Amino acid sequence: MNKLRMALIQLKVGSNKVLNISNARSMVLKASKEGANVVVLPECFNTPYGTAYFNDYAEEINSSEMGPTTLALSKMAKDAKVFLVGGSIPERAADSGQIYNTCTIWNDQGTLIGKHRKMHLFDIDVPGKITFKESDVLSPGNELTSFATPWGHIGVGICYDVRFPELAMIAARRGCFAMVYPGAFNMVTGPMHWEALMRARAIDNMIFVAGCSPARDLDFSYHAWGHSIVVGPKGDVKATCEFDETIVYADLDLAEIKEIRTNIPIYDQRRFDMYPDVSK
Ligand SMILES: O=C(O)CCC(=O)C(=O)O
Repeated sequence: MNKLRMALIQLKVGSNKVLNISNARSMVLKASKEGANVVVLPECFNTPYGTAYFNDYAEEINSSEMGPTTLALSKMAKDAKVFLVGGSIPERAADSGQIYNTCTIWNDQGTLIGKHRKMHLFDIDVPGKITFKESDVLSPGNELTSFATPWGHIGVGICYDVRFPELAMIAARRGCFAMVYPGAFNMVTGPMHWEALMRARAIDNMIFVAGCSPARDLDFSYHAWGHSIVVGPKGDVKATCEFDETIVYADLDLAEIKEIRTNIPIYDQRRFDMYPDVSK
């Protein structure tokens, strides 16, 4: 169990929710036929990305009212027999009615094994270029997330969460071999930081890191950067793509983690005595 194939579905997402779900299903099944063990969908894969859409597309997840996207994710993981990091969808909390940007994670039996609510909301203002304020409609999650697979544990963050290195560091120190980020960077911060952040988190922690974006669609106001990517524990780009709809495959050999941690042993050289405020 030292090797696995990961597939990132760079899905073209439109305004038709039913179509978004059925396209996701076709591509997950296709990835499974190509031998993928862990499949990842992008951030907000059932809705166009934008605060104006989230309320209309929101669904409940952990309740008897489980919505159609969540039910479909369970079925696609089971039918494809893959571990599925189900991108994210706007989640309406059954108790409070608050909306979260939430990733559900499914095992190959279609059982829900994890749920990550985006912890850091994307509130930025780059004058003249991009202003976005998720907190107008979304609430932040308050939990770190990882899940078990036969290959080991994988940590999960959503998009803007990748800018906060603590998530990946804590996951790695708890033994995760990878961090996976469904994300939808844009045409301003995408070229500036997307690949660099993925590589930074990989190099910091000597783990695999994956970022899965939607495809770019110029019919909508938010233009995703695309460039879904898998980075190895040495910081090397294992696989990536441009901005059209596609599936990115990467074969991960977990022995690479041990190799780089042996060769460049920062992992055991940390001076926690000098920075006690950093989580161990
Ligand atoms: O961090 C960025 O530049 C983009 C983040 C983003 O698009 C998101 O969190 O959805």
